[in-house]
Amino acid sequence: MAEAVLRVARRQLSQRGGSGAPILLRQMFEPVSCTFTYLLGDRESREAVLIDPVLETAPRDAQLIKELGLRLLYAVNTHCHADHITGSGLLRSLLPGCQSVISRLSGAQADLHIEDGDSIRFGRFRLSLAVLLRLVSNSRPQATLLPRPPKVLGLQALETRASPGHTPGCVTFVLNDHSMAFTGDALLIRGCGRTDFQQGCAKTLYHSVHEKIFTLPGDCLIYPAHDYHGFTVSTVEEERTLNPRLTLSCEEFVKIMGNLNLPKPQQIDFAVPANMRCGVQTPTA
Ligand SMILES: N[C@@H](CCC(=O)N[C@@H](CCS)C(=O)NCC(=O)O)C(=O)O
Ligand SMILES: [Fe+2]
Repeated sequence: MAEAVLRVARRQLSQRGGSGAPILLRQMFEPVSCTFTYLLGDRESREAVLIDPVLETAPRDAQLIKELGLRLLYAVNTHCHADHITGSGLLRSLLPGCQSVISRLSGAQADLHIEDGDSIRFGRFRLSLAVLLRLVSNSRPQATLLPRPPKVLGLQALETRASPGHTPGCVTFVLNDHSMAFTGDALLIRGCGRTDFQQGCAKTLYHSVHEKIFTLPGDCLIYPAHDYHGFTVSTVEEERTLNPRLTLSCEEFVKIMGNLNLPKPQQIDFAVPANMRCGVQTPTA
């Protein structure tokens, strides 16, 4: 009980960075691939991070970032997408200073490769991956290299948690106060990413979700990369108790995932090769 009260108090401090200004969060939608793109910003320093931008809506996102007076540091991908071309390459051109980011295990090109345990800092905030946390710069100075996220009151961050299974390089980004998680295609609302291509593995996905996401606080908000049913957000508690696939045993889950019989994504044949090169780098028109 005391621990729960402390956690809430810490989170309130954290979300306000100790100085009164809450984190800025915008959820945008791309209707062809049903992809969500998330903009996270620090209202004081104006530094921002964009998660899972899409090529076609990158100009929209760049415009919003300019209108809000933000400076985009990173265009981050939760994985090498199969259903759309990432906007992270184009955003580097549209917003000079922005660096593209993807996990090293994805095998894809980017300015920065992250691993489980790495943190991405923007303003007073940090994004960390939940499984592989180390920021390694390919081509630029490693100014953003951070040690494992420190437990500091009044600071926010995104942690990187490796959550493989949909693809081997999938990661989940968790705000350092554990109030929100950006799960990519590992965990969808009442669903999960398919495991029948891109070296997917149902057993691996099951363990990723249970060990890296379901261990977060029940009221942690779940923001997925896609939704096909009109939902926008869930919570860890909701998915832990109501997700029709992930409430099953691992054995039952593997069986169901092996029999989804979904048509392949329409853009897969050109999206995957393009995303391995970090998408399209310059405006096409
Ligand atoms: N119809 C869409 C593709 C839909 C799809 O396959 N979505 C993937 C996530 C993107 S790689 C998925 O994992 N779906 C799981 C599910 O249960 O639907 C298109 O043609 O783009
Ligand atoms: Fe995907």
